[in-house]
Amino acid sequence: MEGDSSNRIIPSHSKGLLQTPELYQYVLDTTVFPREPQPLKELRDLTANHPRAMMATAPDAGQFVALLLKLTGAKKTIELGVFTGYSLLLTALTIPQDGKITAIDTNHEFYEIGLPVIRKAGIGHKIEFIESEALPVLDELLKKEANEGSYDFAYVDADKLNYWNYHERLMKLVKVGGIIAYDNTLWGGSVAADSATVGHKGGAVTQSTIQFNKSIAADPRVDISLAPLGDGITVCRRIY
Ligand SMILES: C[S@@+](CC[C@H](N)C(=O)[O-])C[C@H]1O[C@@H](n2cnc3c(N)ncnc32)[C@H](O)[C@@H]1O
Repeated sequence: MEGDSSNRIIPSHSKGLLQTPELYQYVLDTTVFPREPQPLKELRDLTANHPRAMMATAPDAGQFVALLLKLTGAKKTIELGVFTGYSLLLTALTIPQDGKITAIDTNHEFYEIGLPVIRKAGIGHKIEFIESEALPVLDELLKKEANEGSYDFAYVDADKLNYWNYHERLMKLVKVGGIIAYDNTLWGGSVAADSATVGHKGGAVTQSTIQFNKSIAADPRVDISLAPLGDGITVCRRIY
């Protein structure tokens, strides 16, 4: 991996949460990139020059999600916020052959960028992509009683202002003992930044993420851990 320029740290991966960029690069070089499946690397390279590349799930957070999927033996999953498909592809590569992912995004064009890699990886049959706002799809799913408690795993990476709305619905869709993972819960460190030094401290997403983090911490229905990987990823396990 050394000397491979596509694996050099780029702003889209580093959210500046670790002490130095070199330390983050170290984590990627020693632990993440050497184990990253080839299709994921291909998709990451394909996305690297996209003007919104910073939206992709960071590879270290992605590796953690894949491990969670394996630890829990997840088979039926749901993903809110697909972009070019990094987290979707890693989920599809990880769950069993007969696993299913319902993937929702308002933007089909982003998804189409990654689609050739997804197809080539031979896991397209596991994916149902729905082009829509996520909230109405979740509400629709909840109209069918059979969907309640039927998902093993949910990955949330869509519009941050709706995270709590997603949480309330996913708490019904995910089974007891199932996992909901929320990406970007440290929002570039702005959740704890000094307003004098960080101009966007008062931004709507920062404020909403601060509130979300408080609410999740106070939610007795879940076990939680906020892992400072990528841009911060909060993992919840539904208790009841
Ligand atoms: C941070 S990106 C997702 C990154 C993706 N998980 C990955 O690994 O590349 C957020 C995505 O959410 C989508 N999005 C924004 N608002 C949405 C909404 N209300 N419902 C569904 N998707 C939404 C955007 O189109 C964008 O592709």
